[in-house]
Amino acid sequence: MEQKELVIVVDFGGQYNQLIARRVRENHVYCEVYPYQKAWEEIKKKRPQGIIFTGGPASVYDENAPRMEAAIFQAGIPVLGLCYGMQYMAQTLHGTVQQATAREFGKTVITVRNDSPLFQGLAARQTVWMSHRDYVAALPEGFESIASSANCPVAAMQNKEKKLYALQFHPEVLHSEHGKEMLHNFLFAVCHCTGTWTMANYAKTAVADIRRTVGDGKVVLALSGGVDSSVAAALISRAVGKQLTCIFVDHGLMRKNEGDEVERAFQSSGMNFIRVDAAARFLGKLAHVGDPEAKRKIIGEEFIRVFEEEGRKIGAVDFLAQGTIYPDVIESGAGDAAVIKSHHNVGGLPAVVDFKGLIEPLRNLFKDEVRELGSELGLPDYLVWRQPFPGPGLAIRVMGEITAEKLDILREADAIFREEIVKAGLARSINQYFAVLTANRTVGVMGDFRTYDYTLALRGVTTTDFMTADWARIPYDVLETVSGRIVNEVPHINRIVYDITGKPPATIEWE
Ligand SMILES: Nc1ncnc2c1ncn2[C@@H]1O[C@H](COP(=O)(O)OP(=O)(O)OP(=O)(O)O)[C@@H](O)[C@H]1O
Ligand SMILES: O=c1[nH]c(=O)c2[nH+]cn([C@@H]3O[C@H](COP(=O)(O)O)[C@@H](O)[C@H]3O)c2[nH]1
Ligand SMILES: NC(=O)CC[C@H](N)C(=O)O
Ligand SMILES: [Mg+2]
Repeated sequence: MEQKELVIVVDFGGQYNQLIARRVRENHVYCEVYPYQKAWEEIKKKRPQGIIFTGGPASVYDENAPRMEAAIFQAGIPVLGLCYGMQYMAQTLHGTVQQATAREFGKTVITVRNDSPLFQGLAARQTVWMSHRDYVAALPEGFESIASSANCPVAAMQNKEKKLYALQFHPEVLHSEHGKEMLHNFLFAVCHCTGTWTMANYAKTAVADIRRTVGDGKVVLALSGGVDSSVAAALISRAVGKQLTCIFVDHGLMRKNEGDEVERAFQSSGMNFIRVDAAARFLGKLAHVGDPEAKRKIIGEEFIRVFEEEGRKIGAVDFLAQGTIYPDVIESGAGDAAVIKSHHNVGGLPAVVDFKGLIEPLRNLFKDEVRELGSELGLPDYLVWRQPFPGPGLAIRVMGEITAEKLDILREADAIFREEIVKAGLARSINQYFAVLTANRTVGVMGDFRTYDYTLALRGVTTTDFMTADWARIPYDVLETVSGRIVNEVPHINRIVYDITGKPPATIEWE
């Protein structure tokens, strides 16, 4: 198998770490992010072409500041330190880091020395994004300053001979005018990458990896009919053919008609496909449970139990495959990141699982990359561009306790909303849209009678990677049609609101 070009991002807890990975991949260089505690192991094993240290909230002189093996600076691999990463490099190599009297935050003008490989071809004066209080007061031996700002004499430094570079600012943020070019320069002029990472190569490598792992064993794939697991199905089936069985769990939390649609689409696909009707057991386990994290964990566990049972029926199944992608992993609290919500397939997984191994070929990809891979594998557009639907389904769109009646109300209202968005020609420009049944009831008047019924919320967002999102500007007349139809056609809804928060500070789903 060909050795792929790799850059490893060492995560010191900064806010923009995933963005760094994306920027590297945009240059067709494959990139993985590891928490600083695990990074050295990976670096020794994989010998990447380059290493990038992220920023982070700590100060290098804090007692518990994140640190890693100093040998990293002797490994002969180029390193680019960003913000905390620069300060960490400076301190470890015996320079001095100090706290300034004031923070330097926001857009800042710097002057760069463009005889440095990092700044080659760039304007001498430019704007960058700063976010720090500590600064490098004395350079480590062998280093020179290659940029400065009014308040920061060492806004960037290099030791050309040792291929060590560092920036006090954040090139990964778009507010840094030439940040992208600096990362490009690091990858190509310093690390000598060639930028050969493409989805076609990714598919080839992944297929070979899966074949090697599975051997002549059997795999069950958790298939939802969504983008991620459909792409995973195509990939795994290309690798091991009929050794794969796809299992679709109808947990009674799907949208209107969705179960039958998924069955129809996959029954004729030529793959082994099983639909399990598990509505009663899921709803039983979820009865009287109102807490969002509790609901997610129950669903995560129940999914696995169903896969285990089906695996036993097939016999001798070694592997469970899932369409897990990068954001699922990150939001479930990988490394030192905070748990935002336990995605059922990662943070919601039970501790003991009756399979020899887990296969997650998309675990390191962002959503838009998964779509590109889907097209590469020849999946039809309607599948590749489907809006995501979370594994816990309507369970996290009925706020609080779930009942069969509330699910029915939501299913009908959601179907109308989606139908009208499609009719208005907005389906492709709004990346995810759905209805939420709130736990709120309010007073209304209908046909001269008082009503006391549920408030429905509509949500629509635009985003590419689902890590951040903006609320969609749906035209008022479309919202009016939707609102009119829902209150008229769906009993027990007498008020409709539209969610106008982005992510952050909100998340896309309400629970
Ligand atoms: N109803 C289901 N039956 C079987 N597996 C499921 C089901 N729902 C989710 N999964 C598993 O959990 C994984 C994560 O779900 P998620 O919704 O993020 O992905 P997806 O459904 O494949 O894609 P999409 O993001 O388009 O909805 C899926 O890839 C799949 O492996
Ligand atoms: O498979 C999933 N299992 C989950 O538990 C889960 N929670 C959220 N989502 C989907 O992930 C994206 C980001 O959602 P949030 O902004 O709500 O975290 C959005 O696309 C959400 O629909 C999930 N998908
Ligand atoms: N954004 C950062 O990495 C900040 C690093 C360090 N905590 C400082 O304030 O200087
Ligand atoms: Mg889904």
